[in-house]
Amino acid sequence: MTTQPAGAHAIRIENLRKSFGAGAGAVSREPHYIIKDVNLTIKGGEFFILLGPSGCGKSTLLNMIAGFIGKTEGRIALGEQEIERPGRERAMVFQQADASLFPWLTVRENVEFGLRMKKVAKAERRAISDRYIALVGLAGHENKFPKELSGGMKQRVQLARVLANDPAILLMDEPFGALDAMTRRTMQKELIRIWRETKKTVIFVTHDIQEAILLGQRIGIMSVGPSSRITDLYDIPLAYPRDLSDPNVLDLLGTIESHFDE
Ligand SMILES: Nc1ncnc2c1ncn2[C@@H]1O[C@H](COP(=O)(O)OP(=O)(O)OP(=O)(O)O)[C@@H](O)[C@H]1O
Repeated sequence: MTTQPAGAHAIRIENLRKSFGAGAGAVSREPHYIIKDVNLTIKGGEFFILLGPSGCGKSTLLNMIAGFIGKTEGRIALGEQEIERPGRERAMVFQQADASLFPWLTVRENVEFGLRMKKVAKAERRAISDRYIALVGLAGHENKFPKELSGGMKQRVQLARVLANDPAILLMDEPFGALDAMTRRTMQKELIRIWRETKKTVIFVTHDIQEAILLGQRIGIMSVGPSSRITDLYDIPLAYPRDLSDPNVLDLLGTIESHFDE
């Protein structure tokens, strides 16, 4: 249960640059920047989408916010605190649930893993895992192993495990990219329901414009790399749940699609 009030966890990104390997920090010539001069503030509790073409640096930016990789120049701060490394208040949900679940543990044991590491007492662990397993719609599947689950169910387990650790910020890197279209749609709806119930900040990476509009309160568009930056921000003031048959959704879809045609 998140104890921080909404707004306590604004993420402020200032003049952020990232280059990998040779050339980083070179004096005589400009380094090869993957990301260059990203400036962005994401409000606490916001559902923010990072949208951009493949290879533009969305995952790189998300990984820097996670603290998994370092920045080359600039600043990323969470509240007043500069992000230098991973922290418990930030959790990543990956595209491949298989890579993050332990195959030898049941659904419940996977969900309770982080709590066990934190030495949370058994009864409390059970109460927390019950809550999040139910929240992601997996009640009744507690004793199954990952290999007995569909791709969508595994992604739900990953989400329940992350939520059980109660991070204020969910970093989601194309979490539904590996799912079939129907499961993906169901998971998108579930995520919106869970976000509204838990009031987390969500930063969600996708290159799917429809997904971006169905989910985001705000969309940041990254330009084609290298030297990618956020070129445009779109507010999506539409109520949830959103539907692709809604003329307002279709309007926005046209606007953002034309942005990429330019
Ligand atoms: N560790 C690394 N070393 C060198 N280059 C890297 C490294 N990680 C990423 N890159 C490069 O940075 C660029 C951006 O990659 P990134 O994975 O962030 O893009 P993306 O927008 O998330 O792409 P996709 O949508 O295809 O997942 C790519 O050119 C990639 O090759």
